[in-house]
Amino acid sequence: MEVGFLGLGIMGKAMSMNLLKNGFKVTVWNRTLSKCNELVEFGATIGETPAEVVKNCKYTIAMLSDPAAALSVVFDKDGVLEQIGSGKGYIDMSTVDPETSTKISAVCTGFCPYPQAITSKGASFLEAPVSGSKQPAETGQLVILAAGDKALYEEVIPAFDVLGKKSFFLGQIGNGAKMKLVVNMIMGSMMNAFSEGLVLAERSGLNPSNLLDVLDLGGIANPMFRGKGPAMLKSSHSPAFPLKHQQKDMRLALALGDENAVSMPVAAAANESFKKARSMGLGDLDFSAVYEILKASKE
Ligand SMILES: NC(=O)C1=CN([C@@H]2O[C@H](COP(=O)(O)OP(=O)(O)OC[C@H]3O[C@@H](n4cnc5c(N)ncnc54)[C@H](OP(=O)(O)O)[C@@H]3O)[C@@H](O)[C@H]2O)C=CC1
Ligand SMILES: O=CCCC(=O)O
Repeated sequence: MEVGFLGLGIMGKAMSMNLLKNGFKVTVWNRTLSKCNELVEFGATIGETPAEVVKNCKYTIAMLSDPAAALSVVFDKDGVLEQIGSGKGYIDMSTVDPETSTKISAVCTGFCPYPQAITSKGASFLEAPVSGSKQPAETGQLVILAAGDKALYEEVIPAFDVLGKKSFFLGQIGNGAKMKLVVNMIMGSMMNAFSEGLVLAERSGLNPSNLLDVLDLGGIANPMFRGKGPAMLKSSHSPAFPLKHQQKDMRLALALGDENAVSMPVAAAANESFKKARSMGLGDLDFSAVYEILKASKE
């Protein structure tokens, strides 16, 4: 199968590499074009623009930082829209809000802010954000949360089977984004509670390493505490999931809460911590770096 891939950040690079290693022909594009070179060494072809990638490929996947990037790559000059059309499929795996997916798809009732979008040009669209981070992306162990065109979903299952350990089809556009935001809202709140616990253990005279062992044997043991805890205690926050993206996801999840009148005081407090961490220049570190501001603020 031949696929295009737009966005070679932490996730996009790992995912497109995985496709290449599993025999897919991949045409890649990245805003900073030099990042394509490493993929070329593994057999990828470079597209000079998103439009060129779409022109050359039946299916194109995007993995971009946020709603602004996802919209820009589709609607701006040399974007996806210039070459998308009947018989082609576009799959956006970025974490965005349901409104962004809806704009890209052009599924709108009444006034349509983007009347010329993927489906109105005759192409098919899937949103397919993922659960799982850098390592699951490298090893094809992501969890794929797809929604939109069911036929396109079935056509790209061979690619999803390489990228992930499980794919869900969640129905209409927006449901994939919502599921992803709910998951990351919980994850961001957990990271804050975990960080506070580590600080509390240390300040109250406990060995925080012992806390990690105790947590790992109990009912709230989980891969995130187990995987990130030891590095956090060494103040090592090499980015797997950048903090700026976690804060974006908290913001988008809180907006979903606003729309649905769901009170989320825990998530709102966690968002404040992530915002503070960003304002202190920690946005490009792993989201575990929120530990540093919780540690500092309690001194
Ligand atoms: N890292 C993780 O663990 C996970 C991340 N995600 C989600 O996946 C997406 C990508 O994450 P990740 O790979 O970590 O992020 P990175 O920050 O590593 O990469 C972001 C990518 O988006 C591109 N980009 C940013 N702005 C624009 C723009 N205006 N126009 C075109 N391209 C742009 C960047 O290009 P350039 O190289 O030029 O800057 C880069 O390719 C995000 O939505 C994130 O929330 C989902 C699951 C896990
Ligand atoms: O969106 C990022 C998710 C990171 C993870 O699931 O570990």
